[in-house]
Amino acid sequence: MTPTAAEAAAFAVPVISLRSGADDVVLAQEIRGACEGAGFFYLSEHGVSEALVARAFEWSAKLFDLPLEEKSNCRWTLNNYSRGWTPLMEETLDPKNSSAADTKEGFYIGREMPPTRRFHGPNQWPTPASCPSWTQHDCDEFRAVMTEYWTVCETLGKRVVRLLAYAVASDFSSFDAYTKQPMVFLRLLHYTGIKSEASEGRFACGAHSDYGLLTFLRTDDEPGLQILSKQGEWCDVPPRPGMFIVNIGDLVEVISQGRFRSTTHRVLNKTGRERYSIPVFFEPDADAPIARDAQGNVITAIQYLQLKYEQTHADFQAL
Ligand SMILES: O=C(O)CCC(=O)C(=O)O
Ligand SMILES: [Fe+2]
Repeated sequence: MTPTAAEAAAFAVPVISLRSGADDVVLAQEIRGACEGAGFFYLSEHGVSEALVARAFEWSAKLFDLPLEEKSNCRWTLNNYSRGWTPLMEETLDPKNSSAADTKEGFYIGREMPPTRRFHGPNQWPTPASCPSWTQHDCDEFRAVMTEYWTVCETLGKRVVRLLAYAVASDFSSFDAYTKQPMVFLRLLHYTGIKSEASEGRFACGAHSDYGLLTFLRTDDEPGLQILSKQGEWCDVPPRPGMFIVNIGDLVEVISQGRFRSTTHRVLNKTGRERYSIPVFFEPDADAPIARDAQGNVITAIQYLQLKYEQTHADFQAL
């Protein structure tokens, strides 16, 4: 069904500016409008330096350029915290509708911490021993850039999550109890030049919704991201210079009792060119109760994440 002009306008992806001096209540209302519509918005004047974003993309490309054997030495299955390299076509985000796995490889970076439990532990940083093509200086640079990028995104996430809390519950602190030590995952992504064919179930990244609270995405200049409208139309979300593309995850749909949408999205390669993107997934604390199963048992954020990884990652080892 073709959407009416009003429906299309309601589903447009708005720009929200974290301009200095803006009233937080006004910003939260803008976010509420976006979440009731597309579930996606562009974020401008976010305070993250473009020079840092550029360096993160530069080092991401260098990482994926490493020989296969060296990337394999950083494979995420070598630890229990989901840190490190996920090989090409290891993930299938839309198993029901895909005939092949997603045409991308990735590298997960999370909070740097002692090993305590699933998803919680040290990162798997490349070293000259695991990646002999890199000098110690290269390894130090990669780690420094990614650590800084992760840190500024966590800070940005904490700010936006409070605005989102107001948008959902008219109380800036209503998510505080869920976000004391949020599970924040930065993921470097490299899409191959293999063209997608949606009618044949071949995707760069299959249709899915994100799992947690908020995703902060930067991409290179290649298009490809699409979101599914309420009328079932796929709408392009092109990159806009200097802005994050932000969307809400499943947890927010649950908390808002369906008022806010964790919008389905996918990536199609229509150009035959490679593409790089960096999503940062701002998930709540591991033990945040996020839903109930059919028997009424509480499902925690870490259980939900684990379930989703089991369904989509071929290499994920369920414990
Ligand atoms: O690469 C993109 O543009 C989007 C990736 C994405 O949706 C995801 O990794 O969850
Ligand atoms: Fe996503």
